[in-house]
Amino acid sequence: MRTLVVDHPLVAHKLTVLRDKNTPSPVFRQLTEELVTLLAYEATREVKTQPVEIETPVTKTVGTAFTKPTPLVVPILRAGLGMLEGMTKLVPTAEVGFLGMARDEETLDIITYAERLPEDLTGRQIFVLDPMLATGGTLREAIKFLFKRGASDVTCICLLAAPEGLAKLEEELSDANVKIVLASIDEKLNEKSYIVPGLGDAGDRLYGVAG
Ligand SMILES: O=P(O)(O)OC[C@H]1O[C@H](OP(=O)(O)OP(=O)(O)O)[C@H](O)[C@@H]1O
Ligand SMILES: O=c1cc[nH]c(=O)[nH]1
Ligand SMILES: [Mg+2]
Repeated sequence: MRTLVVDHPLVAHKLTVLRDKNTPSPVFRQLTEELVTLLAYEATREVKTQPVEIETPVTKTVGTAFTKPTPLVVPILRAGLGMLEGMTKLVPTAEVGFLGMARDEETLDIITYAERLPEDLTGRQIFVLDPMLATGGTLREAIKFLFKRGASDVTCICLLAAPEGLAKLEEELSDANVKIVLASIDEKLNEKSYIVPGLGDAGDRLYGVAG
């Protein structure tokens, strides 16, 4: 497993506004989208390509095209859905699958309540979207799920991670072809396993308080 923190003033500035508890939901959504586009630029650096012949108005030349099958983007509902638009803006030909997962706030167990993914993920490059990597439980379950379907190349784009959650994933996935691309590794988890300083509950800030 590899981890990449995108160190860029645009990312740092947008993240600061996102963290602010006074930032309203519409601005929060917009900034999430913008941040994902910036992170996706780095996260797609190793996307598989092949040479392709094209003709410009002047001459024939060889350019670059994505190999088939195209990348698969998997937002983890709810909060990951707020990242989808920012990702597909950059990779409009990507296919999109969905995983619905929620963390039980008392036990921290992960409940998978929805899944809409291809049965066979062999050979697919997969980009998982989830803004928060706290205990790492959700991403661990998501990656396990994808591996069971044959995936072997997974990049997770997150906004924030806690060192505890990253360490847990690293321990379990040390040899796996998994990359985590982030805007920040924060300080720690608090007693409720929220990221500190963090930005609160990403799903609630994007979509309001879940019932
Ligand atoms: O690393 P973990 O400790 O597993 O926590 C991270 C998870 O918590 C949040 O989702 P949540 O369960 O709040 O669902 P939501 O997106 O519907 O709000 C977040 O979007 C991650 O999926
Ligand atoms: O800080 C956290 C931890 C888990 N989920 C969130 O949305 N925020
Ligand atoms: Mg939530």
